[in-house]
Amino acid sequence: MNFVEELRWRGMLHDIMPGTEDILNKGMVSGYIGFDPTADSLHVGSLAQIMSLIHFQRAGHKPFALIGGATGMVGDPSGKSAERNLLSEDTLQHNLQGIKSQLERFLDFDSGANSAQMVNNYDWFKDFTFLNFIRDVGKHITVNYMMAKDSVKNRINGDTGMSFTEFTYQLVQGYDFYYLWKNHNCVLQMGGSDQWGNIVTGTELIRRKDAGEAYALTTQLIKKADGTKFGKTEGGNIWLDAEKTSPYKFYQFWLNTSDEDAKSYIRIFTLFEKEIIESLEAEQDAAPHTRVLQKALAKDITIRVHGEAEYEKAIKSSEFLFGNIGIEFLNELNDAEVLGLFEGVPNFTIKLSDLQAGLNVVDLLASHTAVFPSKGEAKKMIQGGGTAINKVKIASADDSYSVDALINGKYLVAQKGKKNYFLIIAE
Ligand SMILES: N[C@@H](Cc1ccc(O)cc1)C(=O)O
Repeated sequence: MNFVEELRWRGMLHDIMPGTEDILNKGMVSGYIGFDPTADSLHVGSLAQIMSLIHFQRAGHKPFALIGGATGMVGDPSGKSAERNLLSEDTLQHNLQGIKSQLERFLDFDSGANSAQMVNNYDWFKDFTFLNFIRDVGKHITVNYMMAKDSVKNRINGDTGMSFTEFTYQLVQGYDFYYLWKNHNCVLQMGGSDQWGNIVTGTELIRRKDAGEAYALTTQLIKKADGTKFGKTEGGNIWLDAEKTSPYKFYQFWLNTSDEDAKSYIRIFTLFEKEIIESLEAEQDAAPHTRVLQKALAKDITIRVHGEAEYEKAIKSSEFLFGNIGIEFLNELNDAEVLGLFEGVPNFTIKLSDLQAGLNVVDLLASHTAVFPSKGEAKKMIQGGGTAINKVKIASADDSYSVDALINGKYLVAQKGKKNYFLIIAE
């Protein structure tokens, strides 16, 4: 497998420095991608970078995943229109741990010569004094050179300006490349297309300081065909952390991609071979409603990020909501998962004590909660057979429900028709 060819046919390659392919074709190369701990989880936007590292390793090269304990303290101005707030050291520490354990899941750290390696730039920056830094690093790069970068130009021309701190960022990242080149023979840095400037400051530093040769490769920013931002929903970012974005929501995110986006995402976010992808596409084009592409994409990526068991649960969750899985399924979920499943569904809190003696269903649905706007409407629909509690049709408007009906000792699930769900939480 040829790494650059692979990125190319998958539509991932953005820019590549001359000579990069030659060096990669000569044998095993060490290369790296850096991740700053700006949050305690990576989100789907970082997945393209992770996939690059996976391809890199599958092609026989040695991947380094760098976490930016130091750069995270500075803040990368690339692609940012305004100065950001500094993160506190506590937050950084917490974020770092989260990101580290996520990255560990994707690469093979035990594959002999090309085993993946994790590094933290704080390790080489913590004892680097300011004076040493400006003498050993700053002296090699002119301010003119630094100012020509898009990340700097945009801010100088705009009206927000830029602190010396963020201005320095490219030198810090540049020194990382130098350090890894010098100490780990790492000759290639990769990243999203917004990283080109920072990466090239590194190759420049390597050239000026040690007359060394190093290379750069960037990947496409992930776009959506409709022009909106990738990786966001109304509920915010789609995170890799199951606590922040439940595997069910994660799965749904991919399942809901448009046909056009699914064609590009399946190349970027899965390892499926070209033939498999093309046959899935043909299948989809012949019968778009089957959504075979979205399903294959959502399945593969959910398993890669959350594992097989969580994927099965995500499937069962959608069957629970839209198909024929009974209420018992909720017993398999913890509180966070139940709430995740019903996210976006109207929910009501009632007093546990109100259920103690048994509560008439019309009162439950029209006065203790607002599932129905009036008792009359509740009665009418119950009599028409169109309502259910815990997925069982409410037989009569005289029925009542008690604590015994609570799922996990806490929840009642009401349905108006098949698709309108309401979650009732007894506390
Ligand atoms: N600047 C990169 C992260 C990074 C940090 C340090 C590096 O050496 C390399 C990359 C980003 O914001 O995505």
